[in-house]
Amino acid sequence: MESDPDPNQPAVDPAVTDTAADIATMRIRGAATIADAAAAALATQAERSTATDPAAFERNLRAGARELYETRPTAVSLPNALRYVLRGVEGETVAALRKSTIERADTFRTELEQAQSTLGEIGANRLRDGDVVMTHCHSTDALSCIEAALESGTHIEAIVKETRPRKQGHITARQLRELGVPVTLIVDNAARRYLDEADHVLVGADSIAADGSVINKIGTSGLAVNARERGVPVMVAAQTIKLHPDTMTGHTVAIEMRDEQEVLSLEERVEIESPSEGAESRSTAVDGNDDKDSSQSESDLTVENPAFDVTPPRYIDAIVTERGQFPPESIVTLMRELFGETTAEPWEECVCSRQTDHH
Ligand SMILES: O=C(COP(=O)(O)O)[C@H](O)[C@H](O)COP(=O)(O)O
Repeated sequence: MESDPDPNQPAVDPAVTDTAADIATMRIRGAATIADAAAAALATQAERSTATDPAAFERNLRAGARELYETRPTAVSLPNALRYVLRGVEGETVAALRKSTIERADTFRTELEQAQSTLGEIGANRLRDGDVVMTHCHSTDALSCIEAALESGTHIEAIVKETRPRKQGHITARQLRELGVPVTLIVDNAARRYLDEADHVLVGADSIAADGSVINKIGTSGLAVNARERGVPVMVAAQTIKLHPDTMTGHTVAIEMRDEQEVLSLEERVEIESPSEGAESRSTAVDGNDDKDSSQSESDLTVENPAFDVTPPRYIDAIVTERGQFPPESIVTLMRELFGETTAEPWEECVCSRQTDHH
């Protein structure tokens, strides 16, 4: 039997650390995909844990969950996925705990896929033959609605917003083209002009609050306000894993602030701040010269890069979930049904609370 090097030091498996890094750097991105990857990582942690006693195994698992949780703060699908898996962990031996963790993660991933396809069929009912859909960012839930519509023979065209600064619109455009959908790609600033040609705005969600507010990629709220002004209905495609339980007890959803270099490179910063310094200063800045870094921190040029924003429920026509379509104001009833009054952090659940009882 393998020995646990130090049961007091929870060992997070390198594969879990890699997944966490991929989520943080957005190689793995989008709320559903993040949830899927987190569940898979917990299964890996369980599979590879070298713990020899149940308490050490539980510490390993909890440490892995925490590392995954701390990557990005806005998509509630991440803590919801971790909580779902951890709640199903049971057994008196390491082998039993391992088996139940792996099975629970597998069940989660299967249900996630099923929910997305059910949601797609429901969302497709809102789309009519020949409709033009405007998208923002890249949402697998939103694309599932279009895919289901296409499968039932409905012709759909798309106006795809580029979505600065990370240009997730390019992913949407590529996947829609693979599905045979005619795509018009536009810069974000052109959205209002092209709303005249759209029959729907269709977006996903990272979190949905108890009052029906939708937290999604920055720019969603402006798009929704413009759509309302132009009379274009706004449809949010979001599996129930996007419902944010903490908002039932008055908590707000954290909006992730990302690195300024997604918006402005070091080189571009130098161009703005000291255009007369020319190429020499540009190259030192790009090389990461310490003096430049310290002058940057003293700079009065501030770049803000919020990754998400909040769209109030009054600008949203329907939230489409795998449990049906809801007006945003009624989503809280579904949340109560699904979550009860859950507010604990994912790693405080199940195995973790049992362990706390023992120590
Ligand atoms: O805002 C984004 C992605 O932001 P980022 O690129 O910063 O992760 C997506 O609209 C939601 O996550 C929904 O996606 P899905 O429907 O695939 O869960």
